[in-house]
Amino acid sequence: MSNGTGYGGYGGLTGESAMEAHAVGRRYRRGWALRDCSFRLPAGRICGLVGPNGAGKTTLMSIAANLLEPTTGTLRVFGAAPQSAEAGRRTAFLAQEKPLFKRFTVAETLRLGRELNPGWDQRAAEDMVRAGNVPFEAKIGTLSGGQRTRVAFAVAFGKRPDLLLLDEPMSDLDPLVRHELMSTLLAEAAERGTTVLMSTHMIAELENTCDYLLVIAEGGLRLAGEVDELRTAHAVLTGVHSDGRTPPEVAYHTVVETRTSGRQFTALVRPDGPVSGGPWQASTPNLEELLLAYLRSPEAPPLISPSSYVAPQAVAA
Ligand SMILES: Nc1ncnc2c1ncn2[C@@H]1O[C@H](COP(=O)(O)OP(=O)(O)OP(=O)(O)O)[C@@H](O)[C@H]1O
Repeated sequence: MSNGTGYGGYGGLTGESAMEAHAVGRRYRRGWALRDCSFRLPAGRICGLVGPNGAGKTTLMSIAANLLEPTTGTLRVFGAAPQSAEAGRRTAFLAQEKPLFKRFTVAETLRLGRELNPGWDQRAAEDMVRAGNVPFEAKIGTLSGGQRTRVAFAVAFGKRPDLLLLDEPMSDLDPLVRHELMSTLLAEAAERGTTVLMSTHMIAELENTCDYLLVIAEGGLRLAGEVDELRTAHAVLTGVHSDGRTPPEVAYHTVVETRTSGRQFTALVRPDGPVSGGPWQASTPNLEELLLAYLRSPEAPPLISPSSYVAPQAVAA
């Protein structure tokens, strides 16, 4: 199979890789948190990272942010090892726990950001704080959870990263602020070509924000690729059928999930031939249908699309 990724040439035929993982695994005392993950994330994408609790999302992002070392395999950020100065300069990580000093004021927090980051953009950081009416002289410890999140966003933005890793950063924001911060994030990312990898459980929100998708479950990669590429690789088949078994014309395809509600039978499949005609109505799943089907069926065969595929033998040094 051709991988179509131009592997080996960051900036090759299909563009630069923001992230490449080769057989990346991480084991804790209790067992594997991440297992044999191989994929590439092309630069400039807004990528949703989806998976159930404990799937390995934070573990993957922590490896990319150089907070954890993989037990197996290698991961590269723009072709560089996460522990390199270059990868550190180009990456910002916003974790669930916002690591801000409680006794610092907002202004002092931004000053620290400026001192630590050579490419710091004070104006971008200040604008983000101002948009939320957060006082610059307030101590971090006196801010609400949402205000603290905004300051953490400001620090991440001020760094002007090429890769922004967001680990469910918005879970403590009210819906309006969430919407506003997401719009700012997308506008900035589009303007600057920033790659964003964002873990979230808010599946409905992904439809309007992400153009790329990584799905992990039980430490393994289940889906990877462009959202449109993944959607059009699947079909939802619906029809009247009630004997509880999967009909042979459906089982002919790669079946991800089947559901029966009364006499209504629905299957999400990866077509291995034509799906139109016959008794089944076929449609392309929306992102939410696709994600829910994979999350409910961890035993379904994974799909790593060509844009995300890395050859197994191409293990980086
Ligand atoms: N420091 C640790 N020591 C031991 N096990 C850990 C540690 N950190 C994570 N794990 C385990 O690794 C697995 C993956 O955890 P991880 O935090 O990466 O999942 P996640 O997908 O981010 O989950 P969530 O959606 O709940 O945030 C889980 O089973 C978790 O219990």
